[in-house]
Amino acid sequence: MKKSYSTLINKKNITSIAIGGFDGMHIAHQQLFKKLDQNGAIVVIESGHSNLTPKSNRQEYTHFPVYYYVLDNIKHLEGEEFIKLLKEEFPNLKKIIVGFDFCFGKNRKYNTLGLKKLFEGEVIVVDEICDNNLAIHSRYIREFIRVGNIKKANELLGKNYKIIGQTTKGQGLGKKSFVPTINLTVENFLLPNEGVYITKTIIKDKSYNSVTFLGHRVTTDGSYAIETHLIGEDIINIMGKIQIEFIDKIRENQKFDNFEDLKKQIDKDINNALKYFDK
Ligand SMILES: Cc1cc2nc3c(=O)[nH]c(=O)nc-3n(C[C@H](O)[C@H](O)[C@H](O)COP(=O)(O)O)c2cc1C
Ligand SMILES: Nc1ncnc2c1ncn2[C@@H]1O[C@H](COP(=O)(O)OP(=O)(O)OP(=O)(O)O)[C@@H](O)[C@H]1O
Repeated sequence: MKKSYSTLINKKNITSIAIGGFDGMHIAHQQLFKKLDQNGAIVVIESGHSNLTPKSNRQEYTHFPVYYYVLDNIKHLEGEEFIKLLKEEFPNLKKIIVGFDFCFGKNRKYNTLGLKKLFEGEVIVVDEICDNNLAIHSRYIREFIRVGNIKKANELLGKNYKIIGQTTKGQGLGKKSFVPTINLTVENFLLPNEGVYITKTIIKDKSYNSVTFLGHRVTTDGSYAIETHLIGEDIINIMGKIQIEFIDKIRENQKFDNFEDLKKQIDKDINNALKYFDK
């Protein structure tokens, strides 16, 4: 994981910034970052609703330092006050980069024209960026993830969608009746819908081919679980934080009449994932 530079870099050195929510750090966001100069920085206005790259998870996807500002603390500001704040924070600021729909200040009443009027330096406004006629926005990516269209979400993200979770104790059934799995609890990240996914599981910087089940274990105890099986690995006692990168959805969650049928299906899921990884 890339280190956070924001605490190491003196804000006085920053000469350009890109401003926005930047949840997901998707391919349109990356186009904005390309317009930063080498002393650029990313100013994240954190609304509290980010769930693709929640909290401080954005730094991993850029080499520019990321600075976070809580929306609730600044949304009352008039336009002039917002610009004053930016100039206080970044005294050598010369260039601001925003997208076509950027709004700021009290009641979101200032737009890109207002920004150009109020800021004395250069303002670059990027036109709406699309992918095959589909505008790229965090809200659309969330929708694709919600319905399990991981491939499309990944295309717009420009990378595999990833969640981070904490290992937890399972029912103790997997290893005995099905396959061994690592059970996870995940907070703050948007979860793909119920079903079985081809995934990569990252443990202590090592990436493993895996299949991941998310959903109510309707065949066993009925409770909601996030479980990942590392294909061809026999790793025991994994504890702590792990990451799951989603690649594609294999199938929906299903209720089986007996454990044997579920085991057969899980073996098929693993074979399907192997076909993908062997490609
Ligand atoms: C690849 C895979 C697919 C699964 N598919 C289903 C399913 O379709 N329906 C279901 O009820 N449980 C499914 N499960 C969850 C199993 O029921 C679960 O692994 C089992 O209950 C063991 O749980 P434990 O790890 O908490 O012991 C799946 C698990 C894996 C690893
Ligand atoms: N498709 C796009 N084309 C050009 N600029 C964009 C695009 N998406 C976002 N931006 C710009 O990137 C910055 C961050 O925007 P924001 O966080 O609102 O992203 P978003 O993907 O539009 O999110 P949401 O869907 O939640 O509105 C803003 O300056 C915004 O105008």
